[in-house]
Amino acid sequence: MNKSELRKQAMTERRLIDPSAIKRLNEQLLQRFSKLDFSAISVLHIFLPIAEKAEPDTFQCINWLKNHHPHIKILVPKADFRTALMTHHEWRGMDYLEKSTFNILEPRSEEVYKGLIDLVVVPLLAFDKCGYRVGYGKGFYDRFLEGSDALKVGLSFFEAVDEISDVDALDVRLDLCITPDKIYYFNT
Ligand SMILES: Nc1nc2c(c(=O)[nH]1)N(C=O)[C@@H](CNc1ccc(C(=O)N[C@@H](CCC(=O)O)C(=O)O)cc1)CN2
Ligand SMILES: Nc1ncnc2c1ncn2[C@@H]1O[C@H](COP(=O)(O)OP(=O)(O)OP(=O)(O)O)[C@@H](O)[C@H]1O
Repeated sequence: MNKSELRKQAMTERRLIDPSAIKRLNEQLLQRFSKLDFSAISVLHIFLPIAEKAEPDTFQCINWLKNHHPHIKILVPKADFRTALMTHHEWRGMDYLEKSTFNILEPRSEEVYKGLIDLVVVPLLAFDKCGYRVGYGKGFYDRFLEGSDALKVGLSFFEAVDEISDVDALDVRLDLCITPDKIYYFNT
């Protein structure tokens, strides 16, 4: 299937999961996330979930990290829809968030982080067995991750599809992807 078909399919499938199932899937994702090796990670970037789109609950990952790896600096993105670029800001807690375009929660902070990032938790609608992903189609993460050495970790309620038929040279592959049932490791 191509990106556009996969986007549509994933959005429909997500809408159909009932809330109690979502809760369980999120618990499974956190359980797997917490098994990653964070010993070499100093700076971790993570998206904030768009509740209306039933994205994986990354707040639970942030809380877990704050409790178990308090030295890790956590960054969250702010998206500029005019440029399709993101800026990155240190996580300062729930009180420092506001709802922006398309119900995306974003930090209020104006202070932009420009240093190195060791690990990026990447949002997606679908991914394939090679680690290519499909997002909402604006290319935010492809631009952000172009040339980055960070470990790229996808989070998905669904398993990999066989192939994204219209992958292009600008698409950035994941290094691994966590689903409720397993972790996929890609040879990147
Ligand atoms: N939680 C989260 N934050 C993220 C992303 C993401 O996938 N998840 N993004 C990942 O890149 C960027 C935002 N990308 C987005 C792009 C479109 C829409 C959206 O709601 N679009 C509308 C209308 C589309 C249109 O009219 O063209 C929609 O789909 O209804 C949302 C986020 C940056 N932040
Ligand atoms: N590094 C880049 N520089 C310039 N344009 C890019 C880059 N990466 C992607 N694009 C463009 O962005 C558009 C959207 O790309 P694509 O459909 O792969 O988005 P996506 O991965 O679904 O979205 P997102 O990354 O926001 O989750 C395409 O027109 C693509 O050519």
